[in-house]
Amino acid sequence: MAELGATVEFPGSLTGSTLPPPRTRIFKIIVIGDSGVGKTCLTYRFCAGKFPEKTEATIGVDFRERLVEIESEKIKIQLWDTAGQERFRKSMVQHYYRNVHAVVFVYDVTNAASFHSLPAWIEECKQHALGTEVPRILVGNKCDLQDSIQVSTDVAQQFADVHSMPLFETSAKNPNNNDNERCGRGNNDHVEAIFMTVAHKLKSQKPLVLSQPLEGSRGTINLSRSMNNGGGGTRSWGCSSC
Ligand SMILES: Nc1nc2c(ncn2[C@@H]2O[C@H](COP(=O)(O)OP(=O)(O)OP(=O)(O)O)[C@@H](O)[C@H]2O)c(=O)[nH]1
Repeated sequence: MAELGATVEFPGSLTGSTLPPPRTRIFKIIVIGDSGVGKTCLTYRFCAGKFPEKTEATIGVDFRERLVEIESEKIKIQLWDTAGQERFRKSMVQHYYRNVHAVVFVYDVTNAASFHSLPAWIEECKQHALGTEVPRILVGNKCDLQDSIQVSTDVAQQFADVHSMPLFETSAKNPNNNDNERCGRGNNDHVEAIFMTVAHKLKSQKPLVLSQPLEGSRGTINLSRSMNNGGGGTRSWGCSSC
């Protein structure tokens, strides 16, 4: 596992006209919630651009990343997909919470128990000293399963308001279902917009310490494209371009 230290390395000489390569800021975003709510699918969807054909319970943590461009700055969004099952979390949990820039809480709109677990996940963040300055968002996933909804938007919104989080309802499976009012309200790719909204929020905050030379990215996307595709959830922090 990569250790996210604050090391900055500039390979090569700094003499003469050799300039260090541009540094890329990294936004570490942890994705937490009960087992089976779709954390792996959401993170895969954002980083690989598709719904995974097959998933297995995450053991410990997986992380996926994607290089994006926001206002001409290349930023690496690193999504930490954490295990929902307690027995797969224990050994890793303290690593999740180190140098976290944002938290995405996920519940399954077809599983009320996963929604009722949210206070426990919030408490876990608190126990790991995650400050209130760390942006948090709430994502209700699987809203393509319209006939099985157990958590209403109203109830979820009340919870989000109490905890000062924006709420997004989406589907990792079918994030661009224009016929489905709950799934992104006609956005072309709601999952994309959710994570880009977080990245925008982070970029607008004070500079982050983590950085590294540009390399090994999974490909660059143009923010204007993604934002033109919709960019809004049911709530946001009021990012002007979202
Ligand atoms: N219909 C539907 N199924 C989904 C969606 N997202 C995930 N699933 C399914 O839900 C199951 C669990 O998804 P995962 O992404 O593995 O869940 P997880 O939260 O990562 O689970 P853990 O790794 O155990 O914590 C899989 O069978 C997925 O195919 C969605 O948006 N819609």
